[in-house]
Amino acid sequence: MAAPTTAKVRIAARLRPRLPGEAPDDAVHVVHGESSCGSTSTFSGNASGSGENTSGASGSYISVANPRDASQIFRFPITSCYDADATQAEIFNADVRPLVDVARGGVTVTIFAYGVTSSGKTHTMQGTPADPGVIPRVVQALFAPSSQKDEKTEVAVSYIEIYKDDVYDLLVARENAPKLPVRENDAGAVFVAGLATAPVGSAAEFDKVYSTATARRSVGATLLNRASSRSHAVLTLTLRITTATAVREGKINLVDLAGSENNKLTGNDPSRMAESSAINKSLSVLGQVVHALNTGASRIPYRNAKLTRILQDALGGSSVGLLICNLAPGAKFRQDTLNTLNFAVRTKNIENKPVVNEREIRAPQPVAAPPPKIDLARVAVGGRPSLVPRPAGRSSAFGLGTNRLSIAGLGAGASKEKEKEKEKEPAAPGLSEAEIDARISRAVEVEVARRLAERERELAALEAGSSSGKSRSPKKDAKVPGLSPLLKRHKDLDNELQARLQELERKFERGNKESVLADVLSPVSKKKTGRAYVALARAHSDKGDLQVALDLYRRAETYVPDNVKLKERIIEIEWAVKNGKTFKASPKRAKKKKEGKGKKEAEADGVEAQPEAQEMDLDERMADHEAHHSDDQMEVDEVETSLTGREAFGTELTNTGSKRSFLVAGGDAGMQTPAKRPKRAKQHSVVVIESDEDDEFVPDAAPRKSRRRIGLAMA
Ligand SMILES: Nc1ncnc2c1ncn2[C@@H]1O[C@H](COP(=O)(O)OP(=O)(O)OP(=O)(O)O)[C@@H](O)[C@H]1O
Repeated sequence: MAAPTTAKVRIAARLRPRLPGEAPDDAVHVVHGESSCGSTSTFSGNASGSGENTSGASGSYISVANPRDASQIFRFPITSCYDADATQAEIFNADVRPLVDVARGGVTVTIFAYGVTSSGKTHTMQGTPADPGVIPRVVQALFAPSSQKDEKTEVAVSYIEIYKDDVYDLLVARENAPKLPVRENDAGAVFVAGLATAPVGSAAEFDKVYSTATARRSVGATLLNRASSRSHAVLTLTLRITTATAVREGKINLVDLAGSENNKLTGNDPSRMAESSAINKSLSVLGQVVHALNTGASRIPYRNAKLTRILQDALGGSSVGLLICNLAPGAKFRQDTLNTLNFAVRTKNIENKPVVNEREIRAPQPVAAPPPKIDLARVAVGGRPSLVPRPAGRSSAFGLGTNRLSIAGLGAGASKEKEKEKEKEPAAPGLSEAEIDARISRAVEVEVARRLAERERELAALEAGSSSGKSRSPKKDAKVPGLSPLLKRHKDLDNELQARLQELERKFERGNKESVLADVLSPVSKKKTGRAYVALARAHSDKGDLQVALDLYRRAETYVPDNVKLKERIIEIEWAVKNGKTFKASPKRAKKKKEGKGKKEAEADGVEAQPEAQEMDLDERMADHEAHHSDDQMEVDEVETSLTGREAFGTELTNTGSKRSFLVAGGDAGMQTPAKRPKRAKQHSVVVIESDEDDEFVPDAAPRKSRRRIGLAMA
């Protein structure tokens, strides 16, 4: 099945029936259009993916009376809408089943249930044994005898919950389940590191795994729901479909979001309140992400919550998405119903670009001799070698495009015997898994040989350019008697991979520590923290302490990931460190007091009065920016960084007019803190920041004051 080039997020809305004890409410209605809502909508899977997303194309809508003025009726056109009588089967057949086929075609599909607490999200996704919801029905469909008999389907499951913005593996007993980090691989795919994956061979096997895992989910009683989910749950089904000619890998993410809560109504105690605020915060970030995508913002705040990071692919990424908005009847939920429907209407404008994850299988070529063994776990199909470690027995839940299609990958978590059996199993008629691996090895070899040759050429060129002629050529070292050039290259490859892996590990660790901080800081504080690190880095770079400077510049990057000049600086210093060179930052701009002087006068002061010098040095500009922003309300008061590892962050942040701006370098007595610059006229600072120099720091999208209303129409 061809994947659509773009597909808007599909929206469904479901009004749950009144529960015993709830007062009758006539304010929310599902109005079906000409074609009955929920029974005729289909997923076209075409290039635009749009037909079904044209608001109200079916003429269906949800009408809600304004809680403040009942004479006003808001109407929300939504193609798939379900009233209180709709059955689980109806929803599944109309909106979900078509997406199962899309996933079988090698695409990632994400279905999430959204709505206020007790609106029926868990009922929709999970259901009950007597009335199963989306999840068990999807699994039934996957294991139903396929209409395409020549396909082999393998399914693996992983299951996480995001509880108070921490990720836990629900397949692992809670006492053995540490918080898991969310990471990004080389290809930019987000994944949960160290997540367990369980292969399931039948619906019954799945039920066993799923019910054990679901029992671990954080659930608690509130006044609005006796069994309220206190976490977001994401179940991922990874599909590996093998046909005679191709192997496809699709994914289905089934997301049961925690519901937004009004603490006054839920009657939450302090521990519930903490959960509640984490839930509301993550949902608010979800709203911000949707808003940013809708307004075409340059920065989408995915990183502000684990939930949005993990759902990144479903929101403006390469996944096909379905959002099921659950609505609860009743006056007390009215405002939430309006919020949910507004969210729905905004979300349906989000466009994804689904990608088909498919690999062709060709007839095997005779293999004369097995090529030298490469660690195939590190090799990504169709791309460069993946350097992200894939621990045995575990695999990532998210990420598209570069996942290796290996039975071993799917079978992670299976017993060793099962793994062995699977390894022996042919991946497709005519081509065994070992042969596929051999082919990948050869492809990697060719690529590595090419890169090594390139590197040797570069070294030779460097050597030729060296005037002393004394430097030893690594090329000469390469001539190891008894080793063929190919084997020698593999040796180099291993070293290279090792070094790269270690570097990545360091980066991940550093990234985790920093991202925790980055997550909690406001955009202004992030910029200031970034600047503080840059200033510190600059001081070390001036002292010639390049490795430390590099580390600090990288930390700065965590806070200001979009800063191009900073990235350039990092590359320059990396190069200098790697090649044992000294690094000299571009000269600082002439001081302000010199600006009024004529050229000659300035030269006499030892300052080059060249126009180019108007461009400030990176660190200067950042510091300058800070000094000029006298009306920034928040400021990094103190950055205490010990070069021996001790770190303390003064992230807070004064709201008073008297602000300190200094850095303290703990553990480095010799290091002076940059003195605070005198404040300049505000007008000038605006010029500096808003001039083309402003690309030094691309500020985070400022929170918008005005709210855009889309699709809200008076009936
Ligand atoms: N369509 C429905 N038919 C019958 N009962 C329903 C339906 N939807 C929800 N319910 C019932 O409403 C109650 C609340 O539903 P549920 O727990 O699924 O809400 P939720 O949105 O997941 O809440 P929370 O966010 O607090 O976890 C449950 O008792 C559930 O059985």
